[in-house]
Order: sequence, then C-alpha cells, then structure tokens
Amino acid sequence: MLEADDLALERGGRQLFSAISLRVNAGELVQIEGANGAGKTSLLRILAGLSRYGFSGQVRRRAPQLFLGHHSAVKGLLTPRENLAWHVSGEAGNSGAEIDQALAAVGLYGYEDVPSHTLSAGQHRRVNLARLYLSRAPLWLLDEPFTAIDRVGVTALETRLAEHLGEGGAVLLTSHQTVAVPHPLRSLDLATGLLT
Ligand SMILES: Nc1ncnc2c1ncn2[C@@H]1O[C@H](COP(=O)(O)OP(=O)(O)OP(=O)(O)O)[C@@H](O)[C@H]1O
Repeated sequence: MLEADDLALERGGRQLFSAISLRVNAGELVQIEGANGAGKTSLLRILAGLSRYGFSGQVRRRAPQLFLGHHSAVKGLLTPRENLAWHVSGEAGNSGAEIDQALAAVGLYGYEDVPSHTLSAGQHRRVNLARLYLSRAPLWLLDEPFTAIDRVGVTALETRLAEHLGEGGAVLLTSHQTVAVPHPLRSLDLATGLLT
C-alpha cells in the first residue's frame, strides 16, 4: 500500500535520517521507532505527502490514507460531534448515527455536545481517535496515537488496529510504547534504517 525508497532528511544543518526504505503491505503494521527528536514525525509527514520539500527519496502511496497527527486537529470551540462531522464531510461522509457510535466506541458517550475545549487531554485525543471508526481509508498513518490515552483506551485502540489489519488495512505508526496486535508487526529503527 505504501513504498518508500532511500529517504533522507536534513533539518537545521543536521542529518536526521538517511537511507530509509520500506514497504507496507495489506494486513501489516509498521512501527517507526527512535529517540525524541530522531525525526519520526517528520518521516511520517513525508510518507503522508504532507512535506513536499527538504527531503530526498521517493514515496509511492497506492491506497487512500488517513493521517492522524500528533497535534490534535480538534477545534476547541466545536463539540466532538461537530468536529467529526467536519472531518468526515470531506472523506467518508458518515451519518450522524455513525458519528455517535464512533464517539461511544472511544468512551465519549455523553460528551457529544460539549465544547471540545472543556474535555481533558485524553478525551481530546479520543475525539481524534474516533476517526478510526469512521474512515474508509485502507492506509492509516498515525503519529503517537497512544499519547495521553489510559490503559483501557490503549487496549481499545489495539483492538481497533487489529480489526483494521484483519480487514486488509495497513498501519504505519510512531510510538514509544510496545503495540500488541495479533498481526505481522515490524519495526523501523530510524537510527539504523533497519526494518525488522
Ligand atoms: N519545521 C521545522 N523546522 C526546523 N526544525 C524542525 C521542524 N520540524 C521538526 N524539526 C526538528 O526536527 C527534529 C525531529 O523532529 P520530529 O518531530 O520529527 O522528531 P520525533 O522523532 O517525532 O520526536 P518525538 O519523539 O520527540 O516526538 C527535531 O529536532 C525538531 O526540532
């Protein structure tokens, strides 16, 4: 679903990474690993097509994608329901009932109509994660999806990832934590470029 060859990125006079090549196939999860500042977010944005300059190498995406950034794209003045309606209007076009089901799936039942700025950090993140229950894109690129999520939420997210992989989807994510899914899982070490 996604192929990248010989990617390299220099920022502020520093070589963040080089010689990064990878393939992500249907049913596979690839975790990008590296220290703080190693360039994981930068790489994910390049793979998503969100950074067009300043890097070398080639990226080919062969399927529609969903990109969820580390910095939440949830508007504080809008409610969770309104935020999701806005996001899906340009993508899957889900119904109001589907949006409410997605919010319930991430534990936000009862919070559908409050201004999002009144939510906790973890609840704020969950509004974003609700998009994983609405998107029809086969290729998911997720930047630190577990950040600020409690243990029950982590398990629910792993279950959702497993469902997606079981349906033939693919996931590429950055995370500092071990991800538990019963599917092929590979790690890309940014420091060495090794995919294991
Ligand atoms: N727009 C930018 N201009 C200049 N430097 C940048 C820019 N974006 C990122 N950087 C720098 O690139 C480096 C890598 O950042 P990046 O966010 O990709 O790292 P990361 O591996 O995701 O880190 P973390 O684990 O802390 O989230 C950092 O040193 C950062 O300051």
